[in-house]
Amino acid sequence: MANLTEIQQTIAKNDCLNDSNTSFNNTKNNNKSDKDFVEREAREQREGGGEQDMAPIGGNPIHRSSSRPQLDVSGAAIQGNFEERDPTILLPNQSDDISHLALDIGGSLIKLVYFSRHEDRPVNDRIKKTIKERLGISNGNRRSYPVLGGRLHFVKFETNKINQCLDFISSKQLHCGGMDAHLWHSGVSNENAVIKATGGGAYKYADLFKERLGVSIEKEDEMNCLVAGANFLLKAIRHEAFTHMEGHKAFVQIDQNDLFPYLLVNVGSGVSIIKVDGDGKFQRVSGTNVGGGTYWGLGKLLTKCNSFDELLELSQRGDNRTIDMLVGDIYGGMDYSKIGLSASTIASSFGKAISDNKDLEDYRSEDISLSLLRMISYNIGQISYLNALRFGLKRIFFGGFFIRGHAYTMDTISFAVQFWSKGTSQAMFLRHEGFLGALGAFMSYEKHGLDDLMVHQLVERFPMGAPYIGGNVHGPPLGDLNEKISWMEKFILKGTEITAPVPMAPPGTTGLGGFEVPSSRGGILRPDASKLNVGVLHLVPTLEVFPLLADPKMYEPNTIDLSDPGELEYWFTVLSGHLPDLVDKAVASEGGTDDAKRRGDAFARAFSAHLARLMEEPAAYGKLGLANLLELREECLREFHFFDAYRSIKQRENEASLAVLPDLLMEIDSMDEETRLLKLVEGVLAANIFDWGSRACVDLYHKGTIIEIYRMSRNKMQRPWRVDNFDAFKERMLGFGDKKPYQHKRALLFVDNSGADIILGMLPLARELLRRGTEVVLVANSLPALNDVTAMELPDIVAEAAKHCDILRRAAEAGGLLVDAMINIQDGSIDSSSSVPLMVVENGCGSPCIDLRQVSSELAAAAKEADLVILEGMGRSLHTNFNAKFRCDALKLAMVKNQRLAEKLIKGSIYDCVCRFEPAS
Ligand SMILES: Nc1ncnc2c1ncn2[C@@H]1O[C@H](COP(=O)(O)OP(=O)(O)O)[C@@H](O)[C@H]1O
Ligand SMILES: CC(C)(COP(=O)(O)O)[C@@H](O)C(=O)NCCC(=O)O
Ligand SMILES: [Mn+2]
Repeated sequence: MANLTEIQQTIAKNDCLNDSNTSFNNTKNNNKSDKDFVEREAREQREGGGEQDMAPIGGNPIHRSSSRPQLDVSGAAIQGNFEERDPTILLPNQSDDISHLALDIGGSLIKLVYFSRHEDRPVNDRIKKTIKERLGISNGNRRSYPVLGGRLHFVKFETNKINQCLDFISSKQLHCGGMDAHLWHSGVSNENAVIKATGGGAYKYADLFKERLGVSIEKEDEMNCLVAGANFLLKAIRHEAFTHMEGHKAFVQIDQNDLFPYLLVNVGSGVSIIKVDGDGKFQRVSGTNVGGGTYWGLGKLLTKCNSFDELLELSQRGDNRTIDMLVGDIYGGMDYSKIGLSASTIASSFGKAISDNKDLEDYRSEDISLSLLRMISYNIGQISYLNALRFGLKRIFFGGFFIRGHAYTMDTISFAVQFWSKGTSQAMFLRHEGFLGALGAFMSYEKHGLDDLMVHQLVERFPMGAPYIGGNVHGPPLGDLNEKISWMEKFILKGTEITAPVPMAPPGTTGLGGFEVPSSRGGILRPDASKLNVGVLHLVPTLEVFPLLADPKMYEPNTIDLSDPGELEYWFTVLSGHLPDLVDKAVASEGGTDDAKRRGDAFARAFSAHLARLMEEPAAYGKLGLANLLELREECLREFHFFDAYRSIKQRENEASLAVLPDLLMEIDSMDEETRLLKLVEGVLAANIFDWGSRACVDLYHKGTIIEIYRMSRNKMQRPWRVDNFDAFKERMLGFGDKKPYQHKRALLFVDNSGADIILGMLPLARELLRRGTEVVLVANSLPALNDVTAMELPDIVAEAAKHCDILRRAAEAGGLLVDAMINIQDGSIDSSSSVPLMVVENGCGSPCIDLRQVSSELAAAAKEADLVILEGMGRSLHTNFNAKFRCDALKLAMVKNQRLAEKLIKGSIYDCVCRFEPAS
């Protein structure tokens, strides 16, 4: 029997490659050793979207940024002969961790989609269990999830470097997926394993797969797969589709119920044009042999380029007028306006070469590349339009790796469709453009149960390496946090290179009915553009749409639109400005050690690089809102193992606030009901000043103690607040004239910050609701974000508060929040029916904002009985959800702690307050 360390070493040896979104190309040397390959892969990951390890966050079942599966080596034993080089290891306690792999082996590229699965380990603590019982969430009536959490990865290789692909699969043991769930095989392939594959290579390379990996290829029809992949993406991924016109990218939200029919144009080596009428209902109506292979093949011959990217990059600096024959060349510089052609319209691609009497060498490669790109893109756009016309289709989706997210290619295709259809058809592109076939093959597995994935269960994550470009650092794979930090340190120079925002080309016109130079021509093609602009899709099956949203389809969480360059620049500056202070806090939270300082630096670099990347290309990671930026910051902290940067601040503020709570409750209890309600709401607004995410507030904290600031804030409360629907709320609660008081059955209180905010603000309000017979559910973050209180911290806070207050104590007991009392409940010695319950649920988030399309299943279950929602704080009720409409009564309470936001949103000033009441709609 081997000891644990030996087993861990064996595992580490075989598992050195991190999960990644990687692309493998531009590799000059085709004949690399395994070692070189592994190094190269490591490098690619660092530069591109490589995903790195993250330690699990203790005891939390909601992992929005779920770590890769951690192996549970307890009880591990080596099977068979321990002397073997790669012995099989039995991990009896390891959860189901199966990878599913599917391939699309095309004429030019191999696309690989694989899923790494791991269990969302349920935290079975008593508090959670009791609350679930109170909320009526038993395993019986809760939806059972056939699929465990996991991640979907996208990788591509050049087909002529198929050995790299085989090495990759082998190094990650992807071909061993679907085997005995409890066996972790190292280096041993499964004779019976089958991999789904589509594309011509599924036939051509079947023997090679058998020979090298010992697996059989199960061939899937290519058109079937393309359609299945496109349908999956359009239904399951939010903002998968976008338009691209004159340099402007706009995400399109496709209504799942109004998707068909559409035209799918897959521009790979060749082009397939498919009319799609439904799931599995399609017809390949046309195609053209002039496609991506033509551009790359001809381009290679004519320019001697070594890679597709190089060719595309050349086009950026090209001027096609030196080669193309324009209308003006034929008409002596004149427009042919009678038929709507301007002088600059291309009359004949490459036509000038006939009369120029020049040799190939006399033309610039840049011009040749551009001329070729325009010829092919325009032709594809035109043929697509004709087919759309043939079948009366309005929407054309373009996929395939020829597009490659390249602005100029997309603009050209869009222009052609727009021009010929006179605006009646629209070209749309897909973020996962090249993976349609591979995804379709992936979907064809019968057993993984991923085919009914839903948009709210997928969270896309962009890891540390995502913003970086180029570089040739060689070295061992990134195995641990330390290496990740070293990588950041090495890449500081690359980082600074991209910190300078690249100005967007000014919007231009494509000219009178003709085809001039689209504006995005001057846009910069990132040298790493071949790296995928898609992240890892984290599957969190427990996420659900918040059931009380009035219209989930119309719901947009973000209030501020960051596609406005002014807004983006402002928030970019704000977040950059916060960084030094945040790093100090984070480092201090980890004891201020040298290790923590290094991690702090690496975090700052990684986050700055993400910000710079987004400044340069706001839609680089999909649709961008302020909530995404704030969440990205928290994700970056976690990536460098800062799990709770504000831990000690939260603790200090909690203690100070708990000390004054009894006095506050006494003061409140001496008031009549009406005054009490006002004072309570006022108290929430006043205590919302404790926000460590706001520069202005942090400056304020130097001016006094917590309690002094709280008092000052309360004293300054003056009605009317800038948004003041308090009277409407009061009338709803207490009645007025003919209107009877309304007693809510259950209130969901989305709480914000620790300290005074929760203890002196929200808890007293919760107490009032409890007193009125309303059940209260405190909804708090699953993971820390700034100084926000988390769901895990709340039971202790409530227990402390309950020591001073009978109402809270009885309600907390009834809600199963007090562990001691729960023992009594189980003994049957406490009458928990004497109070309505106070409960806590986690929201599924680790950010100061909340996207109500993706909340925890516990919250969704709690919401079903609720008839009042109270959203508190700037992040939850202003940056997000300010415009959200609910099916029940909603109260949005926040102090605005940012001058610009105050001006923009409520035409007010910093420290103004919002009390927005919206009765059920
Ligand atoms: N790194 C790359 N290497 C080769 N071709 C690329 C690359 N990136 C994009 N392309 C373009 O994508 C085309 C292949 O697209 P793809 O959708 O993968 O089709 P196929 O399945 O035919 O390989 C190539 O012909 C080329 O025009
Ligand atoms: C991050 C926050 C949304 C948190 O606010 P809260 O939800 O705690 O009220 C807020 O602090 C914020 O928008 N800060 C950045 C702006 C500034 O420094 O003014
Ligand atoms: Mn907060």
